[in-house]
Amino acid sequence: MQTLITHIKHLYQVETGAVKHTVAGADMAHLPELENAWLLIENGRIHSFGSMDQVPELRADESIDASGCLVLPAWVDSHTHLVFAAPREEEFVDRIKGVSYEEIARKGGGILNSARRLRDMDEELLYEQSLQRLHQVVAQGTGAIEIKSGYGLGTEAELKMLRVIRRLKETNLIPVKASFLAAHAYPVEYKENKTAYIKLIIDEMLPRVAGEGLADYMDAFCEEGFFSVADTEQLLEAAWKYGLKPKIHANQLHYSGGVEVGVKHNAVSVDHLECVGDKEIAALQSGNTMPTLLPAAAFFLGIQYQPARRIIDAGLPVCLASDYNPGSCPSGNMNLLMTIACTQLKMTPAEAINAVTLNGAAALELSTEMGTIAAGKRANLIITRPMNNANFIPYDFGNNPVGRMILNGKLM
Ligand SMILES: N=CN[C@@H](CCC(=O)O)C(=O)O
Ligand SMILES: [Zn+2]
Repeated sequence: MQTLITHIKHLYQVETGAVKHTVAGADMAHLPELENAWLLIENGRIHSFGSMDQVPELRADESIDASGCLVLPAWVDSHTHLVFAAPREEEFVDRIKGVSYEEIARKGGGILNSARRLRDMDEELLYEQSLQRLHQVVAQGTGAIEIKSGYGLGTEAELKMLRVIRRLKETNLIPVKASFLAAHAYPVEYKENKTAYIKLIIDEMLPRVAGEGLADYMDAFCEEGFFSVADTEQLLEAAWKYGLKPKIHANQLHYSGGVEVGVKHNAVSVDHLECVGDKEIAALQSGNTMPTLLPAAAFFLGIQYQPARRIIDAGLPVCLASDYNPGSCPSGNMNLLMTIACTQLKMTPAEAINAVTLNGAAALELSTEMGTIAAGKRANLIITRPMNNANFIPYDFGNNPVGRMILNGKLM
């Protein structure tokens, strides 16, 4: 099956030569492109591309005229909690009235609120609702996604979440990676015996999760009031023994040591990073862990933003992800996320697009598969609505830039 897209106004993120795994520092400001281009898809993969003055003469099974439109690799959202039972709009109102996210959590709301709702929820219904959310974010340009457990906080409920994620994966709509996040909060019944909860995760949950192949990564919320650096180390060491690489929540609310412990344990990414200074930047420079910023959560909670400029100016890569979850970010809209990154973190549109394409792919170990327009990569692409150039995407905030999505080479 061949699909030929012609008359593309700008084809962005084109890559020829050796596969790049990430884009870092000053290079993030550059978005390689071809003007007035064509792209050929064969059997779900990008076959070739070039300028319209050398368009191939062939009778493709399907032809798409993309006059006036841009084509980009689909967004890769490398951090979500898309499987959840119920929204938490009452906490949103409490926060407006001055109660902080941490106070809500201390009083048994927040993650524990979501855990109570999820434990009672029928698995089929949980799947149906989550699938609907997945379709919604795909329509907004997401072409690969990571989804975490972490609202189970007990063996059976964590496994239920991970089974739901596996079913989402099995739809083959887009690539899905799963992270095991039982260390998201201490359940009420373990509040006075935290060691026992860590033991439960390591001795009971991890063997089952790994044994049933339910997760790609191990996550932990390394934060004051949640899981300490020592707790996190213990969990990550155990996870490595089962072949689960770390991807952790770090430095959202405090300079918690999460970045350093993540780098030390070769985490694929450390995510959130509102609290990042010289020490954290030095740690990131010493390893290969991707700094992933979640500014839509900072926006929704009204807390300080991540120092993206400092991180990029230190020569590091930056990845952006949505953090879609019912508490701190009830939106998986990557377009709005890019607007926040541009206006609040002072990232340029090109940097933001690099952060949600190639660096997003790297944060899910999908760089050979997603994130650029390169021969052999999966044809998960965005054909935008008519627009002049990619700067318009974060500029036109609140509107969906997607005209049509192509997934696995098929026009959706
Ligand atoms: N910070 C920890 N976990 C999630 C929020 C979870 C929730 O509030 O339900 C996050 O990444 O923001
Ligand atoms: Zn999160």
